[in-house]
Amino acid sequence: MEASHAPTLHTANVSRRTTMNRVFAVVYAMAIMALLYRHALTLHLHSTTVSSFFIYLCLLISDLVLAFMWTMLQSIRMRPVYRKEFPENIKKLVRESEFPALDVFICTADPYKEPPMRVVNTALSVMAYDYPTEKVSLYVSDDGGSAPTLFALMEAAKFASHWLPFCRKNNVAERCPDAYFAANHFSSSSDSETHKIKILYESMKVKVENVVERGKVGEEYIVHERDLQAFSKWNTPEFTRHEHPTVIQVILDSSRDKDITGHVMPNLIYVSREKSRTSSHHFKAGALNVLLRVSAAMTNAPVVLTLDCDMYSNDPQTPLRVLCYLSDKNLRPELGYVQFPQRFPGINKNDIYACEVKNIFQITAVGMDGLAGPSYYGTGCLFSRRVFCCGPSAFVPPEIPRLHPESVVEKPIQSPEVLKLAHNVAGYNYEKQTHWGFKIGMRYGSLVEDYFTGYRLQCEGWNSIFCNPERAAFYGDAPISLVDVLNQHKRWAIGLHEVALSKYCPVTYGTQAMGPPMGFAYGYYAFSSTLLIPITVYAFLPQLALFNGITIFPKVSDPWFLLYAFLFVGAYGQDLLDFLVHGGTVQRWWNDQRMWLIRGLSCFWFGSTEYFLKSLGIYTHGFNVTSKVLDDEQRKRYEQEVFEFGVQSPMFVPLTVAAFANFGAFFGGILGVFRGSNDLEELLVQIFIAGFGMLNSWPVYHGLLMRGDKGGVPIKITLISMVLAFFVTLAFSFFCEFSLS
Ligand SMILES: O=c1ccn([C@@H]2O[C@H](COP(=O)(O)OP(=O)(O)O[C@H]3O[C@H](CO)[C@@H](O)[C@H](O)[C@H]3O)[C@@H](O)[C@H]2O)c(=O)[nH]1
Ligand SMILES: [Mn+2]
Repeated sequence: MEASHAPTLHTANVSRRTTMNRVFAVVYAMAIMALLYRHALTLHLHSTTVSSFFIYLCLLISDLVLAFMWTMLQSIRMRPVYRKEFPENIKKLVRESEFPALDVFICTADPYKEPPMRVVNTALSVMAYDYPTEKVSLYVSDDGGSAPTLFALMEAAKFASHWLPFCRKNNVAERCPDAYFAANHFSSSSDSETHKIKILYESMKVKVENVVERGKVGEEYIVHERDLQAFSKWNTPEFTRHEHPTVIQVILDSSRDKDITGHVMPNLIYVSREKSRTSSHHFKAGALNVLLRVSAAMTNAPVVLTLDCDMYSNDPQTPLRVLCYLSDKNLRPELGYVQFPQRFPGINKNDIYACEVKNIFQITAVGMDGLAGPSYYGTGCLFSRRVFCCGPSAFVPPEIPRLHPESVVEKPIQSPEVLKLAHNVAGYNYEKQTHWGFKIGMRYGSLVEDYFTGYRLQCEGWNSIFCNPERAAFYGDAPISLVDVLNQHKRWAIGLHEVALSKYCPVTYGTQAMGPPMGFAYGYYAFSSTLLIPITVYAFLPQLALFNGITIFPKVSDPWFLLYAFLFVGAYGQDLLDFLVHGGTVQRWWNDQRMWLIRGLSCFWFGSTEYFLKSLGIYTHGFNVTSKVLDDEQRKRYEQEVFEFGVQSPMFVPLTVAAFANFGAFFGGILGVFRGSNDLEELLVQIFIAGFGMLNSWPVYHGLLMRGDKGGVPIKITLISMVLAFFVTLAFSFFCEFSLS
């Protein structure tokens, strides 16, 4: 009766580090002021030559960028919040018949980079949610337009009729079959039921992989007339992945299909939107908008879950957990979405490529959760469908009343009217002259459509929640080779540029719409590529100066030295602390900061360049899908925690040049000290920086020395880098000599 007796659905605790963070921010800010003052002094008093002016100016600009980024980063340290949910209580408060229906979207784009068995496992893990089955609908978007993917899903549907009752009956925790069978639940003592289901799974897998390998669905695999009709669409030569009509196939219909125990099955719908070479499809954002409309036409559930094909559900209770927030009307009236972190079980022990991306998926997430809520991470996010129709108090209806978020679908999903509308809204011409991608739906204009969409939704006034249960709600795949990681980050860098330099720049537009803390939190990521300036300057300038015996930092006995030491140790120490508090290890943190430097020298440069080439109309970039195929040999090297260079990527060049430069400067500088031409006290800071650079370049040295191995630095990259390192050093020496005389 009284609200106070109601069982708790969720709690939130503000971090105990909040006060400490704020005090430290004030102290650190003062140190930054002092540093800028010193820069002004040096530039004024000591830049007597062109070269020294150039050096001090570079250092000043670098430190200004660092100070700017530091300022924005503070927003996420002001009020981190940790939440907990109690899904066991939800059924005490909300009757099961009142649970909202759930539409799940799964995106896939390429059957060779994203094996259909991976998609199948994701789909099965969600179909087996502990949630009223008739309320769950799955929509798989296939941008690869691939018949084998459709085939795989049809096979998955058959397998599901065994798998879902099996999970229910045995209360299986891992509902992703691959994860379940890999977890070694049964060795010798495996009972016959488990054994049978495993055989069923294996035979499906063999069939699907066979079809994928052949690239088409052989007639021997098609049993039903209905399936024959579906696959006949691929039988025309005009059907290619870039040019084809819409394919919508209802694989499971909950009003009709039952599992082997007679229980209903969820809806399962395959969607491959219409494609044409002449119009733009907006990559994943476009795919999701098609799913938003197709699902509105067919089921129009008020809650929508978006997943990438490589993110399977690891916890069948997840929808109940989300209901704890969605059903609490007092929490945040403008609650738009609940985001889960991306977690990756396959990363190696010390996470050499920092694929955990802890800074984004955990530290920033709890930081923003204490403000207006986290950004959208593209996958593992449950939305209220209403958010896609503009702000909480500024409703922009979709152009067709039947797509209205509150409209109720009364016709069965396979009725001609419903199918006709679904096909209509999946066409590439449909969005012309509509608000899709600009005012409603997922937002276009950035390769990080997730970040951009979350940002725009929050600017419109929606709030979000970060939900980070102990048992991961979703598990995904992270890239396991360096070039894949760098390409992924390069794509993100391009996408972030597209936001930073648009009229929606978080620092201007965002701070106006949401206030400075949220604007800065988004701004930190939007402007992350500017870090290429300080990272590059600190990777080369002190080293080149050291090589030439030029002192550019205060000597150890100078009181200013303490300021530098404090700034360095303070920033690194706080970063380490944040990392450890969120379950990291020192080793992982070291690798994370190393990847940050590596990205600064590669992804940020190449991403920025590609962005500018594109804005000049010289070059177009697309969404380069990350490969999820796991090569055994590669995985073995990855497990040994050895960096994988192997391919001739230009992004390795700056890393290799930096490795040479730091090596040369470090030993050159020390040699100078022994010879007596260098003063140790004056050059200690630079020797330290070069040493630090060398420590961070360790994987590159290793890659240079094991060139025989497939993962070594290719000889061409080595030679180019050597020549470059040589010329840069020479040019710098000339520059100094020339301007001194
Ligand atoms: O034209 C496209 C391109 C991609 N995708 C899908 O987008 C997803 C993400 O692609 P992936 O190559 O795995 O990119 P990641 O870098 O791993 O993804 C991160 O970054 C993306 C933005 O760049 C977000 O969309 C993702 O959710 C986020 O996990 C995959 O399911 C793809 O199938 C499409 O559906 N259509
Ligand atoms: Mn991915």
